[in-house]
Amino acid sequence: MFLTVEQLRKDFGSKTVLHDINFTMAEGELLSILGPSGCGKSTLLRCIGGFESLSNGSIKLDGEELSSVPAEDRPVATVFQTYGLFPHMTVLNNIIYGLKFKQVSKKEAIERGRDILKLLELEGYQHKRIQELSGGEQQRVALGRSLIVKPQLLLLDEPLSNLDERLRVSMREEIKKIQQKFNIATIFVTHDQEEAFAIADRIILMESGRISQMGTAEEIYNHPASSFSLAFIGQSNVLETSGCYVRPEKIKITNQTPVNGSIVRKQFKGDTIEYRVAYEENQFLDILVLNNGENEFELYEEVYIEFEPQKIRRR
Ligand SMILES: Nc1ncnc2c1ncn2[C@@H]1O[C@H](COP(=O)(O)OP(=O)(O)OP(=O)(O)O)[C@@H](O)[C@H]1O
Repeated sequence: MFLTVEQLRKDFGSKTVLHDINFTMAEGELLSILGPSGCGKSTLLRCIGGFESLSNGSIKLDGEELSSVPAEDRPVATVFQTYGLFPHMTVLNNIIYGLKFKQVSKKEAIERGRDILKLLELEGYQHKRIQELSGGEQQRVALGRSLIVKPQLLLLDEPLSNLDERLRVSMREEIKKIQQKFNIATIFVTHDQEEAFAIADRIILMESGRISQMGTAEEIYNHPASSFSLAFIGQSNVLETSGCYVRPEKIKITNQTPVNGSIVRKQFKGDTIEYRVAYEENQFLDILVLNNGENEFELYEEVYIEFEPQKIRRR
């Protein structure tokens, strides 16, 4: 495996914020660390980047133990939320900044900088100052500055959180494209499920300093391994009587008789319609159907619903 993290623990004083973290990663993979605020995502990334020491465990990159290597000597580049660009420097000087410490001649640095600008489709921007760029352009410059030193591993800490919704969507596609172009193993930290689903090959879902579940988006969505996974990923209805669950889009709703429920709320969402159905005693189920003109129901209409309860399969 390209990256192997074993038994990693991180304490701040008497508080353990990462407990027994174990995972591996393949070359060229894009892994997303997903979880709510405070679960330890950034701390884990900072441990891999070398900005925090480990309290226990090991991090191996391509067979080499990294935990005692200082951050600046690790073949790892990190892009932080705030990008950390130098506002008074030009785009090109920002991009080639990291080569100053790598015994690369000025001439070669400029050539490599221009190549990166081309790859990032930022040609023509080289003499601009950072303040003249949009958020998305700054993001690309920050990526370029990290990639120019040819790291083996790229770490991105909530890189899209300062951008507006539309730009977030286009930039995450761009990050994926750049990551594939450079074929670089990348860890992407986010608290946004949709973002992780859109970009990652695999997801590590974290809860309170522990890995709650690891897998592809499909695996985690279709087979949540804990109540936390179920609650954090997507919407679900938990059934009062059995503790089983059913996803809103997996419930079939028709006007077949005999009826077994009635609609108590109808919400138009554009491409879908969400119904809340009173079903059995004390049980309300949210049901999501495509807004395709078929099977549309009215508020208070009596309906027949059908579904297969799913069990949480703990591992
Ligand atoms: N330097 C520090 N000293 C003490 N406690 C810290 C330090 N850094 C982080 N923590 C604590 O570690 C826990 C995990 O924080 P971390 O920033 O890794 O979470 P996160 O999942 O990245 O959250 P967010 O999404 O809000 O950035 C939190 O309880 C935080 O208060």
